[in-house]
Amino acid sequence: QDQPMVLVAYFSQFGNTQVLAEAIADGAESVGGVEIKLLPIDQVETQDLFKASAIILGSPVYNGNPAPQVLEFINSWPFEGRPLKDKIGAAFATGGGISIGEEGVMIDILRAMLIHGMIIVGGEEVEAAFGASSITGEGPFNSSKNQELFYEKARGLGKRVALLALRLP
Ligand SMILES: Cc1cc2nc3c(=O)[nH]c(=O)nc-3n(C[C@H](O)[C@H](O)[C@H](O)COP(=O)(O)O)c2cc1C
Repeated sequence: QDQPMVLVAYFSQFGNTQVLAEAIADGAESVGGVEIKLLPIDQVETQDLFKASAIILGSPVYNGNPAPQVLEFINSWPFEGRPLKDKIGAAFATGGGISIGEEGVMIDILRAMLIHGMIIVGGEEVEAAFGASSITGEGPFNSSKNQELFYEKARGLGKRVALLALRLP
């Protein structure tokens, strides 16, 4: 039997969201027995969505909202017959500043996943309850070496989703 597949999909203009996606994929990979696909949203094919047991989707914050590209991506998902129902869904986000959108963006993504009937989950730790996020431009976080805290939560999210994907019927 095929291994369950976890799709980590992201939009990233400047690379921050991609780095967080890579940490999520690392965490999922650490579980073993799960196939991981890490793709920018413009390279995701409909077959990937059908095949995935879990979809972890990430966006930068753009003026308090998900990037429009990410909303368009979700709007393009197959809906007729709700083929994504009962797949696991999780979210991640990066924002330049503290408390100016990243939590809202994760909730926006999760809300759309619920419309598709997905089973939504957050990260491993309570500090990643809505998903994994990172602050990329403000204060001490304005440097890649100070991002480890965020990467740890991202790995935890990937790991949790992969473990749950293995438990799906
Ligand atoms: C058009 C635009 C709007 C933005 N608006 C916000 C915002 O409202 N809140 C925030 O925290 N960061 C905002 N940012 C910063 C990005 O969310 C942040 O730099 C993010 O990490 C970029 O992700 P990327 O490197 O994957 O492209 C904005 C960036 C752009 C380009």
